[in-house]
Amino acid sequence: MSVLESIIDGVRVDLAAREAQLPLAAVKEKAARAALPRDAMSVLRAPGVAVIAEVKRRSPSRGTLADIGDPTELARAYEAGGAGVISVLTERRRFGGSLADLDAVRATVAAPLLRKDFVVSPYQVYEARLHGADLVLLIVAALAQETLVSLVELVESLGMTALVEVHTAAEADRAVQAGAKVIGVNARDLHTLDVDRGVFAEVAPRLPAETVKVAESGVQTATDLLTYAAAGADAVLVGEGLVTNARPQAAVAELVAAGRDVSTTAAAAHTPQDRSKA
Ligand SMILES: O=C(O)c1ccccc1NCC(=O)[C@H](O)[C@H](O)COP(=O)(O)O
Repeated sequence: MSVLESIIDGVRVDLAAREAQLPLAAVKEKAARAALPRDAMSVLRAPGVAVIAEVKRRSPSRGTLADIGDPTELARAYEAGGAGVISVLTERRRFGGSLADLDAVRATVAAPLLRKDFVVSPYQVYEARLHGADLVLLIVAALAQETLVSLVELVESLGMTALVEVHTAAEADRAVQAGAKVIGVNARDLHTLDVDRGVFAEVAPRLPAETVKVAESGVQTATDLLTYAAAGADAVLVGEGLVTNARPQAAVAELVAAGRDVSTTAAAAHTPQDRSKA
């Protein structure tokens, strides 16, 4: 069994427990009464490379990363540093996250929030909305095509944005066929946990020009961001590099400044690469 499969086994057990406590009909009803979702697309399509900063306590690949007692403190630092989107890992068993983290962060920052989890059921999409998410991660490797298509549609029907994650060319083709408008290319292979930053440059050219392209994992420095930008990234998703930094606000600000410079440099040089993402 791969790491991804074992994570999903645990997710399904926890999901069944939550569903037994609060049935789907009740979650749907509460989600319909939640505050309207924020517009993540305009953030991701703004000139330059946006930074999606992640609240991540631990991970299967690295074990404990950071003792994040209060996720709101970190989220505030991310927002003050200029993060365009804040990602909150809500998976409990392997990442130490929770929907309570999402609630707390939602109550604290104005930036769009990504529910980062292993979504396999519509129930989790309604939950995301109920708990204030504006984007929902959908991992192609975890979903049959029919399920992927229906979850993308559900996320969008609730006014949220689906970030559809891929790691291979075949998965990228599936994401495009599913109608994904935002596709994340994860450098991390979720079956083996190997990280290869070169995957983005291999896979991104297959994606339509109008697709928002997010480079996920392995970003430690502004140089990493610039490498992804040169390969066509519109945004980077950063976890470990920020949660292990003693000065997360400054670390985000450094990445944001590098991402902003990308658009300035491209505009000044009148390069054919249009970073305005109009
Ligand atoms: O991070 C892991 O070890 C991991 C293992 C299995 C499934 C998913 C995993 N991580 C989720 C992510 O994709 C990252 O949290 C995200 O891209 C940020 O990555 P990083 O900046 O390298 O922490």
